[in-house]
Amino acid sequence: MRTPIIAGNWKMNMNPEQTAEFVKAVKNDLPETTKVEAVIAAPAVDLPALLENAKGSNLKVAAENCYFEDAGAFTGETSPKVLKEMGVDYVVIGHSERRDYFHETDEEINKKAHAIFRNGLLPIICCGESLETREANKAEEWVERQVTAALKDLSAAQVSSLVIAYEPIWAIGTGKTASADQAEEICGVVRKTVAKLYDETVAEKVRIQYGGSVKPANVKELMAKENIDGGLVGGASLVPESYLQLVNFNK
Ligand SMILES: O=C[C@H](O)COP(=O)(O)O
Repeated sequence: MRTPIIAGNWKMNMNPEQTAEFVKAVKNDLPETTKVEAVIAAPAVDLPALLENAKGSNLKVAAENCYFEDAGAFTGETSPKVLKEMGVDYVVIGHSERRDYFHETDEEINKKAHAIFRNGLLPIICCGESLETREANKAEEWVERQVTAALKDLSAAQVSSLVIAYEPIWAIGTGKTASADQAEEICGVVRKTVAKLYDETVAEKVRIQYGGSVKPANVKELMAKENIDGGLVGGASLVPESYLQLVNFNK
């Protein structure tokens, strides 16, 4: 049985004071971590406030990015080693915004995945096609290629424990959600890709999120799909009431 995982991805929208207020507002109404994992991915500058206020609660903490080296002369980068020391649980990598605006390559994303595991953290690896790719009927091969590249040289045990987020770029922040069937179809492709690269046992364990305009109104329908084990949520994760409705989708 895969434990559902709903992760808010705040992107560059919150400051430490807002972070503290948010956590205080949600911390007592979060689901048991064995029922649903509730995660917030926050900018590095907000992580201390997030970790401090989440102490003793069921909230898990993710960074929105990290570098693939542990330490050294890499001005402006965030060390995965330090994230682990701080108490972070997950790191989001390969988000389409990072691929598009910061030109992150598949190779760098794979190096980051290795660095995250090396430091005892877990990656949430994002993939997803543009509208152009979808309209050219190439979404499946695009996602298969991204997943294959991101998982290169990871062990079966590592892949069994990580999270893959399928986020069609055309559905991010647009209010245009992929239909539950469209989301399920490509999440199924992600699982098949893992089965092809590893085996069915690994594919059965890997958790796959859908992301792209997920909100309280559509979360149940998405989560009812066989291959969708969670959501990576932007806009709707910024407001405590809506975040709580998302993580408590099965109540
Ligand atoms: O990481 C989250 C996604 O980019 C989705 O963002 P959104 O829920 O605002 O569409």
